[in-house]
Formats: sequence, structure tokens, C-alpha cells
Amino acid sequence: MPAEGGSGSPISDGLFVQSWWLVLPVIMLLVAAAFIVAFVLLLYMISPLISPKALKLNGAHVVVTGGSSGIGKCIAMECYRQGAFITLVARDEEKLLHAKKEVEKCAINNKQVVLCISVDVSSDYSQVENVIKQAQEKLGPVDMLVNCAGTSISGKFEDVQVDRFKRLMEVNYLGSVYPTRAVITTMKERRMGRIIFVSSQAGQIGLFGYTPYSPSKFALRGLAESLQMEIKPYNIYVTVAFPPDTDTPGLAEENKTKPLETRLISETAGVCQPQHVAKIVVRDAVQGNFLSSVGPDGYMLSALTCGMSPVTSITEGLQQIVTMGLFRTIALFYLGSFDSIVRRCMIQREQRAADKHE
Ligand SMILES: NC(=O)C1=CN([C@@H]2O[C@H](COP(=O)(O)OP(=O)(O)OC[C@H]3O[C@@H](n4cnc5c(N)ncnc54)[C@H](OP(=O)(O)O)[C@@H]3O)[C@@H](O)[C@H]2O)C=CC1
Ligand SMILES: CCCCCCCCCCCCCCCC(=O)[C@@H](N)CO
Repeated sequence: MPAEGGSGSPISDGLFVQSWWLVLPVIMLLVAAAFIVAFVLLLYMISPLISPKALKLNGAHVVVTGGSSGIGKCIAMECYRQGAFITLVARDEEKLLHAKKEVEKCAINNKQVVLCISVDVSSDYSQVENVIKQAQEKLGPVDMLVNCAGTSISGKFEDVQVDRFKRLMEVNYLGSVYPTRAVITTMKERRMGRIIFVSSQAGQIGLFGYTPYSPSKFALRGLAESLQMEIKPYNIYVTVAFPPDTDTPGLAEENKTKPLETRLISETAGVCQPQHVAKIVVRDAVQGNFLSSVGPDGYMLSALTCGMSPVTSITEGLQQIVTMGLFRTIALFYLGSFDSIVRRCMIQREQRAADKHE
């Protein structure tokens, strides 16, 4: 006997219920997707509010510490090519004059000037303050300060002379604090400026052989974040650059004592040319980006270690959100390979020592 009176058979009722259970999540997903799209669109609409306005380098006064060699010299040349006036700061006068000539070759007009100042940026604040004052009297207020003076040594923790730890903190950290301190008041008064700290990939991860160096580069990140929060309302933007190994006289010097482990681990990110690093650093600083990285490894490291660093574009923030988990997964493989490099080198050394004894 067929069922009477009811609306439809039990079978079609079941189908009806089943198809609703399928349709409901799809609708919910669509609504969620629409919300996300609307949210992202909204973010992009307000993005001009959080992105800084680009700085014009033409006619600007750029001070580059460590400007007589390597990355600093290339940064100075890059700025000169964009019409800036340059003050080069370093200790050795001969190297300074040599660099000045090279920078001058990059001129784009005949008004541009390169000024050289010989001072140790790490020893005496009043001296640094004085020379910055002199530079401002000659070339006008500083629009962009590039803290690039720095040095590195590598070696096993127990092999490095104890006083080196202090020296690296002085040069790499205090040597960036002092010039920054000397320009900040005028920048705040003018409500404009850029400050660049040249850290390193070794300022994002601690590596074998860099116990004196890494902390001095990590310190710059702490300084940069704190300072950025203070000076953002004054329209001053801080950039921290994290280059990988770069082909400079400084790297050649460091390589003389570099442990095998450090060399093998650093090779992961390869060696860059200083001109390439300089282009990226200057571009990021002009745009007011807080983090500046070089190459695919550098990009991943910066997204992975972004922490609570300020965000300077919507795209950057979204990329960090989406990629963090993936990059942490990749990082675990890198860490595994670094550990195995360290273990293999240790076994090799012990074997060699044992062979010698025999
Ligand atoms: N090369 C690399 O592989 C990488 C380098 N970096 C960082 O980039 C920066 C530049 O490195 P790089 O180009 O290799 O270095 P270089 O050794 O080639 O140049 C260093 C510059 O800093 C100056 N300097 C050093 N100490 C002082 C001081 N106390 N006072 C004033 N000036 C000083 C030097 O001149 P003078 O000696 O005459 O004073 C020179 O102009 C450093 O901070 C370094 O840590 C970061 C990542 C990778
Ligand atoms: C997703 C995770 C990716 C991880 C990639 C890791 C790559 C590590 C390479 C570290 C290289 C350190 C170079 C230091 C350069 C330097 O500062 C000195 N040479 C100065 O002279």
C-alpha cells in the first residue's frame, strides 16, 4: 500500500534533507569568501593611510657611515645616481678620498657634492655629534642617515678573545646609536627623514661562529623597532636591512678566520654583490619599508621573523599572515641541515685529531 496523505515519499524527504546539508556549507563558504574579499578590498582602500610617502633623493642630504668601502660605498653611489648630496663617514682618510672619487663618477648634475668625514662612530658621542653638525652646516639638514659602519669576526665562542664581544657591540650597535642620536632632533623638527640600520641575516638567526657578531646585529632590530614607534608620528621612517654574505673587503677579512661550519651554513644563502644589496636597501628606505631583505632566502627569513615589527604595506602584512606557517615548516628542514653540518664537522675534526695521535 502506498503511503497516504504525507507530502512526498520518505525517500525523497531524505534526499531533500541531504541536499540541504550540502548546500548550507557552500553558502556559508561563499559568504565567508565574500567577507574576506570585502575586507581585503577595504584594506587596500585605506592602504595609502598606512603607507609612507616616498622620499625624493634628488637634492637630499644623505649621510653614510661606513661609506668608504663595501656595501656603504655602493649605497652612497646609488644615492648619488639619484641626485643626492653625500657625506661619507669612516676612519681611514685615504680610503675615504678614494671612495669619494668613485662616488663622484656617479653624478647626474654638476651641483652634487661629496663630503668626507673621518671619525670613529663608536668611541665618543660628542665627537660624532660635532662632525654631524659640521656636515649639516655644509650640506644642509640630514634627510637620510645610513648606519652601515660595522665589522664582523667569526670563530667558536671559546676561541674568540673576550674583548672582541665588547668591541663588536661598540662598533655595530653603539656605532649606529650615536649618529642616529645626532640627527634625530633635527629630523623630528622638520617632520621628515629616513634612518637605515644595516643589520644582517645573522641578525635574524643565530649561527655557529657568530656568537660575537649576531647579538650586535640583533640589537639593531630592537633599537629600530623601539625608535620607529617613537618617530612615526613625526613622519620619519626606519629601515632595517638584513643582507646575506656580500662580496666586500669586510667579508674577505672575515673569511680569514671563518670556521668551516660557518662557511658551509652561510653558503645556503649564497654571496651577493654589494651593488645589488645597495639598490634594494635604497629602494626600501625611500619607500619607508621597515624590513629590507635580499633574495628568496632573505624574503622567507624576514617573513618568518617579522614578530611585532611595524607593517608598511597591506601586501606585506597579508603575505606574512599567509606564509608564516609554511616558512616555519621550511625553516625546520634548514635547521636540521645546519645541525647535521655541525655534527659532521665535529666528527671529522675528532677523526683528524685521532689520526694525528696514531
Ligand atoms: N659583507 C657582508 O657579508 C655583510 C655585511 N653586513 C654589514 O654591512 C656593513 C658593511 O659591511 P661591509 O661592506 O662588508 O664592510 P667593509 O669592511 O667593507 O666596510 C666597513 C666600513 O665601515 C667603516 N668602519 C668600520 N668601523 C668603523 C668605525 N668604528 N667608525 C667609523 N667607520 C667604521 C670602514 O671604514 P674604516 O675602517 O676606515 O673606518 C668601512 O668604510 C657592516 O655593518 C656589516 O656588518 C651585513 C651582512 C653581510
Ligand atoms: C624559511 C627559512 C629560510 C632560512 C634561510 C637560512 C639562510 C641562513 C644563511 C645565513 C647567512 C648569514 C650571513 C651573515 C652575513 C654577515 O653578516 C657577515 N658576512 C658579515 O661580514
